[in-house]
Amino acid sequence: MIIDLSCIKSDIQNIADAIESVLNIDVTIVDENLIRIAGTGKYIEKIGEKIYGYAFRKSLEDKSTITIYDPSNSSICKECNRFSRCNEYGEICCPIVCDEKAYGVIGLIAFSENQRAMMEKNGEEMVNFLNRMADLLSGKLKAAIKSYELDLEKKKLETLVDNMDKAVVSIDITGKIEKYNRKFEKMFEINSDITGKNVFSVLEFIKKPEPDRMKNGKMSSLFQTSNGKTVKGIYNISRITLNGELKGYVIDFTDKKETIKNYNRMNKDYRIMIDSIIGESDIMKKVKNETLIAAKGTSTVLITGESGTGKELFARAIHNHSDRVDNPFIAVNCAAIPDSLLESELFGYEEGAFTGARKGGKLGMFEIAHKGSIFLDEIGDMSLHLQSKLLRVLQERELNKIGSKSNVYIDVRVIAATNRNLEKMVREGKFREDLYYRLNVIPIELPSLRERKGDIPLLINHMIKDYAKKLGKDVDGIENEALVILENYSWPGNVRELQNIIEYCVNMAQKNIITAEILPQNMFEKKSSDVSDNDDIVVKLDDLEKHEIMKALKKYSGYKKDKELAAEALGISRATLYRKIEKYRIGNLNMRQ
Ligand SMILES: Nc1ncnc2c1ncn2[C@@H]1O[C@H](COP(=O)(O)OP(=O)(O)OP(=O)(O)O)[C@@H](O)[C@H]1O
Repeated sequence: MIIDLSCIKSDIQNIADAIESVLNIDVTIVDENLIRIAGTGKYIEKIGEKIYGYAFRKSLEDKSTITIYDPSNSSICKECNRFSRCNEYGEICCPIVCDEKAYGVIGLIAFSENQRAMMEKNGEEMVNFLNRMADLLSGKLKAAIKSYELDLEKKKLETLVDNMDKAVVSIDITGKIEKYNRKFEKMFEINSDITGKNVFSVLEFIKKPEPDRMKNGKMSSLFQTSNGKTVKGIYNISRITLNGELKGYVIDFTDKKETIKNYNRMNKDYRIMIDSIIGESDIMKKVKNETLIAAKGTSTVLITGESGTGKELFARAIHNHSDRVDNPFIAVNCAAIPDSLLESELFGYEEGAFTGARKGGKLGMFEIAHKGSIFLDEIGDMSLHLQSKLLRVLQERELNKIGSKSNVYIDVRVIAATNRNLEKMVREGKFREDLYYRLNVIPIELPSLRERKGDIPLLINHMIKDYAKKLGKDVDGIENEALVILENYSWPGNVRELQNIIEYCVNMAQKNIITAEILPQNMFEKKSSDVSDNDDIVVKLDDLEKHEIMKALKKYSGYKKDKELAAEALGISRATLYRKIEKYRIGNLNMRQ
């Protein structure tokens, strides 16, 4: 919208009429384009026409009042190219100026000697009067500009608030609702206008009905059920004060589930699909295929594999390929949280459940993951007490929060993972057998990097590109000699270890290719054939063999395929390993597989 005199059109005509009735001379008012927008007498018919008016133009340009009582001697009239044809006897032009800009001109023209003489006689009073009228119009224009700016500001704020991610409502000091945004309507399923209603009757979870007890910036839990839909999250109250006086409050609300969903959507790493997992070896193709089939079902999945083989990656892929993709994926590392805290992290608690319990209680990960998936990483590290609680949740699909009298229904798909040998732990009484069978409905066993050496060049190429981009380095390949060394390394830390090595090499690279010299020392594993000059202690071969076997068994004792891995590391078959274990009477080893 353009702000000009047309915004105050009726005021302008009223002023023109008032001037004419006081001075008894016809009046013309033009805008900044010299279009007549108001007039009296014979000018009424000419409203809307452009006037020639040289003096009017001059008054606009110079933002000054012009008086002409003797056209034949006026320097302004002499500049006008209609000078010789002009039938005007005299003229007064007064600009309408607002904020340093001329928006138009009020003009009086004398068409007879009488009018001219009257103009000259009362010139000063007339100019004063016209200036006052121009000021009046300028004030009206200023008010119109202000009101337009306020409307624009209001519209901008409304659009901003409506497009916010948070739901907000503003209330007066008694709790009466004044304004709320679209997100608020959506979050609490408001279908009719609730302006003027009391916020405490609309939102029952805001427990304190005395608004003056509301503290600024205080976070509280929200829990509201309306039309069968439950909203959980947090809300925050801010005071509105003007000149130190409390005028009301703004309450903002965050929907926990939606926040997590948005976070998962935004974070690229968390949008893992099966095709973004690198590996073309037969064994990887088989596992990927099993993963896709598992994703389509609802049964519990148990992912096993050594550390760094991609268990979390596969868990995310299962969630992202499932019907639950639009609901939360919650990952919990059972080994990283102390047992005393893990229970409340997983299952939450009610307000007042124990001394030190948070006000408003705490939502557990299972509740947050409702309709989504929960990834219980390192499940083998969970205490027996929590194992039985988890088993109950899996069996009954209900959760009894600490301090709660009733159960909460939950619909969560459990994906568990471990690098420990759960079967062995069951035999040793360290893991509940019934829970093991509940978890192991769909087993997915991830191969170690040693078992899929063919994927190493593929992974390396991908990682080089990734780190070169991240680190801003011009590295785009690996020398064959370095590749052979990496292919022959045993990779106890699997893909994670490979990732670290490539990051190190890209950092260290002096050329645009990774060379063998920059590989870290531990890549060059010590071979038994290397004999140092000062190594002169000779050991019996049998003792040496027994020692190496014990070393290998110890190294892989935590793994599910412990014997297989130990045999592979020693370069013998599993059967030979068993024979040698018997031969050397290596004790404390479970011989059953
Ligand atoms: N096939 C793969 N393709 C690409 N990146 C991979 C692959 N497998 C693992 N990674 C990467 O290796 C790292 C370790 O993966 P992840 O955390 O999923 O392993 P994990 O088996 O869960 O490990 P841990 O048992 O130690 O928790 C991650 O950065 C992951 O992105």
